[in-house]
Parts: sequence; C-alpha cells; structure tokens
Amino acid sequence: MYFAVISIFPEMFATIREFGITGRAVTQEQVTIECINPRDYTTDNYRRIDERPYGGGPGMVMMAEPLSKAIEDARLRAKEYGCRVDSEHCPVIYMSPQGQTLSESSVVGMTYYDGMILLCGRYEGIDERLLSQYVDMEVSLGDYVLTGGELPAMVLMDSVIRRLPDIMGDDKSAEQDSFVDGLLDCPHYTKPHEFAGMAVPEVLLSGHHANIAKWRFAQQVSRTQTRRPDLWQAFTPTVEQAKWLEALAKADKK
Ligand SMILES: NC[C@H]1CCC[C@@H](CNc2ccc(C(N)=O)cn2)C1
Repeated sequence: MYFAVISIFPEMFATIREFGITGRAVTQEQVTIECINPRDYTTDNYRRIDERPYGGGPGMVMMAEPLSKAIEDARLRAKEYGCRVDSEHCPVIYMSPQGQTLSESSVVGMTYYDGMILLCGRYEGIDERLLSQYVDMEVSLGDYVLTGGELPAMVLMDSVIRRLPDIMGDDKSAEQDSFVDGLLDCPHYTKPHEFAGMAVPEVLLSGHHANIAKWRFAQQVSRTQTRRPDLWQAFTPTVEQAKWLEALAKADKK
C-alpha cells in the first residue's frame, strides 16, 4: 500500500518508517511511505508556505499553491507505484478536528485503498480553496486540537498498516484486539509466574484452550460492560459468542 504525506516536517515520519511493525512493513516493501515537503514547491527565495490571513486575525494560514503542487506530485508518484489515482482508490485525506472520527471499522475500510495522500496542516489552517479543490475526506482522531496534522497522520497510517494482510505475524492478534469484535481487549499475562505477590489466573496455565478462550471472552465482556457501556449497548455477538453469553448468564445465576 502506498502512503504519501504532505508535511513541512518530513523528519517526523521516521517514527513509523524506522520502528516496529510499521518499520518492518516498509523494509519488507509491503508499504511505501513517501514524505513530500510543500516547501520544495515554492518559487520565492524565502520558500514561503504560509501567509497572514485575509480578514486579519492571529497566526498564519498555509497557502494553496505549494500544497496543490505537492499533491499533484504525490498523485504522479502514487500512479508510478501502481495506484489507481482517484478518490475511490487513493483519496487525499486532510487530518483535522473537523473530520469524521476515526474508528477501527473505518480503518479496516481504508485497507482496501490502493494508497492514500495525507495532508498535514499547521498554523491556523489551510486556504479553504485548496481544501475544496483537492481534499476528498477529512479525518479526525477525536475532539482535541494538536499543533499539526503529522501525529494524526502517523496514527492513521499505523492503524491501517497493522490491519493489512500479512503484516502482523499472526493476523488473528490484530483481529482479537480491542474494538475489532466490538469488545475491549482481555487482560494479558506473561513471565514471571509471580509479580509483586500476584500470580497468574490459573485457567491460563491449564492448557485447556476452550476454557482459556471462554475466560478471555468473559473478561472482554465484563471489561466492556464496566468501562464502555456505550460499546456494550452496540455490541452484536456472533452465533458462537451468543452461546457463550448464555452460558455466562447461567453461570452467574448459580
Ligand atoms: N486550527 C487548528 C488546525 C489548523 C490546521 C492543522 C490542524 C492540525 N492539528 C490537528 C489535526 C487533527 C486533529 C485531530 N483531532 O485529528 C487535531 N489537531 C490544526
């Protein structure tokens, strides 16, 4: 999958290009992450990418021209990587508090794109004419404001990359994680057997895989009910999970 990020701070993206599972995905050429700096598309000696806002007010606004050239170049590069460069297959996504809130389900939907061009804003914002002309979708991480769109862009790329096929050693681990089946994650334990006077739940040492799976599911259910009643309300169990829920309800009655 192809990712182009338009940002005046390309060095920031070393964080996902050089470490962990996303770094390995880049090394193994399962994903390509290209950083495109709008400053490279300026024509003046000061390489200006921002100007004072029309109508006055504090701060600076990012100019449309350099960003439009950077996006057009990103589209060319995406095409070279074999992407179908249209909004259905390789959208221009603007990271902004005004966008659609990212969720695990929208992340999974994005894994079907050929690529994405991520626009990272700074300052007070980006000239509206650039946004209306080039942006296909605005995405928000949540209702808070950061100094730039780079961290949200990295969060988006990380969440999409981990859901691509053959990225996580064991695809099931990505699927069993929080939110994937609509429930929060279960607790995890590893060596040593005892820590701070606390042992490991016996069932996990039993080697009885069916009981372990049931215990983990029960933990997911109780955690979701207590910590995220909103998620619990929306939860629709699979046939298998419905059976386990019934068994849990019976066990609780005893
Ligand atoms: N007017 C502020 C605005 C100007 C343009 C650039 C953005 C970058 N900051 C962001 C981006 C996204 C999010 C989020 N919630 O996903 C939060 N913060 C900030």
